[in-house]
Amino acid sequence: MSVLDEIVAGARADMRRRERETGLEVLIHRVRSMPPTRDAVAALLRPGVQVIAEVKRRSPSKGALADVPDPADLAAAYESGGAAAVSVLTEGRRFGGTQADLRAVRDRVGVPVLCKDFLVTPYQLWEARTCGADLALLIVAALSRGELVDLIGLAGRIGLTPLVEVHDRRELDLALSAGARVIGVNARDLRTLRIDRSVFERLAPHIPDDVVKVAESGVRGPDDVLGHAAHGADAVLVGEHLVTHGSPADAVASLLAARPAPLSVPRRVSR
Ligand SMILES: O=P(O)(O)OC[C@@H](O)[C@@H](O)c1c[nH]c2ccccc12
Repeated sequence: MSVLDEIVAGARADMRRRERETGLEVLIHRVRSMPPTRDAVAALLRPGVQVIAEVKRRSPSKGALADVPDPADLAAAYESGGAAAVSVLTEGRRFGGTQADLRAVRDRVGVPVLCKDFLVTPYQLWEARTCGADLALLIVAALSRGELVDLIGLAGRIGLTPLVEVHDRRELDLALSAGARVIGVNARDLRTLRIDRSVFERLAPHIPDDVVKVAESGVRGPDDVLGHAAHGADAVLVGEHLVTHGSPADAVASLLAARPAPLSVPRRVSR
């Protein structure tokens, strides 16, 4: 069993436990009285490469990364540093996150918030929406094609922007053919946990212009942001570098300060 299979199995088990307590109908009912989600695509397509800053306590590859006593404080610091969106890892077993983290962050910040988890069932998408998510991660390596198509469709119907994560050309083609409009290229192979920072530049030329491109994982500082921007990234998703930095607001600001002034007018992409 790969690390990914093991994490997905755990996430499914945790979900089943919650589902027994709170049925799907209850979640659907809650969503009806919730305000609309924030426009994540517009936030990511602001001129110049944007930063999605992640609230991350630990990871399977590195173990404990940072004490995060108050995820909302951390997210507020990210926002004040200029983050276009905040990602919250809600997976508990390997990443030490909770759905309460997501709720707390969404209540505090004004930017769109990503539910970063191993979302493989409709129930989990409804949950993410009730916790305040604006974006939801869908990892192609964890899903069949049919599941991916269904979850992208459901996400759209309930106002969530799916960030569809790929790591190689086959996954990218599958994501695009399934209708993904926001693609995350993960430098980390979730089966082996190895980082390969060249994956973004190899895949980016195969992503159509009207699809939002996010470079994920392994960003160590401004140079990596510049490198991804030069290859067409609209945004970078950064966790470890920011949570291990003494001042998260300054860390986000210095990633953004390194960017060249944007030359073009913002692109328009349908959500
Ligand atoms: O901490 P990093 O290397 O900056 O990476 C952040 C983010 O890309 C990473 O947490 C991530 C990308 N895809 C995922 C899928 C599940 C869990 C975590 C992730």
